[in-house]
Amino acid sequence: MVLLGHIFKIDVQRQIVTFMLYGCANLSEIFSDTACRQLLQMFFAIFFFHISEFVLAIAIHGTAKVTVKSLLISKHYMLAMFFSLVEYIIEIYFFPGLKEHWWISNTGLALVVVGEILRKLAILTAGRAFTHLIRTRHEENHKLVTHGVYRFVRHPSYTGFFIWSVGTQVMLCNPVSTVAFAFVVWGFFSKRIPYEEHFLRRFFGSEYEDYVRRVPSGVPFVK
Ligand SMILES: C[S@@+](CC[C@H](N)C(=O)[O-])C[C@H]1O[C@@H](n2cnc3c(N)ncnc32)[C@H](O)[C@@H]1O
Repeated sequence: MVLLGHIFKIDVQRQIVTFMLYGCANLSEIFSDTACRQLLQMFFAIFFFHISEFVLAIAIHGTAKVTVKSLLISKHYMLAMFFSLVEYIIEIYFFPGLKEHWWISNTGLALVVVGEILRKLAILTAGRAFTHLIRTRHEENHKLVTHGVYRFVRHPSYTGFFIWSVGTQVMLCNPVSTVAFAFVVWGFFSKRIPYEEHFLRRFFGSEYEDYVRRVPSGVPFVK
């Protein structure tokens, strides 16, 4: 019995060592040029997005009114990003060819850039009217913004974020996270927009109703 246990232990140890050696050999897949480029692009996209949100919030509202919440990093967001990295590592390990579709990855990179530009244009256009927390009370200096990018869609910063977030996953050639991000981000905005607009209708009345009639929301299937 003792001998059997000993043999079993040795066998398990051998399997672990084999797995580690095999894994090390395949580390070259994980740290291939493709992975280095795609992961670096991803980290830069995330870093730039959050730092620029924070810096713009300070520039527009002043340090006294801005907290770390303006970095826009929530627990759910971190979980989603972590899941997408896990998907990436699993896929590059088992299906490295999947990550070599450069036209897909570059399309994702283009979406990231377009989404980022649209979001930042929205923030710059709305200026003080743009708050990360939805206003529930009308402030005197809060005017309805309908010019610039707000002429084309009512929620350009949400359109921008939608494009940016799905773009990060297309850039990583992550099929599961691309679909999951699209559903989750869409679900989030499909609830946030009616809530935000409930207050905008209260603040601006018929002026806002008229704006809604003329301009689409900018998020697919959200009126
Ligand atoms: C995070 S910002 C998002 C703005 C807008 N939904 C967008 O996607 O660009 C939320 C704040 O913007 C304000 N807001 C939204 N649309 C606005 C508009 N057209 N004019 C002025 N303020 C607006 C809301 O009152 C809310 O406090």
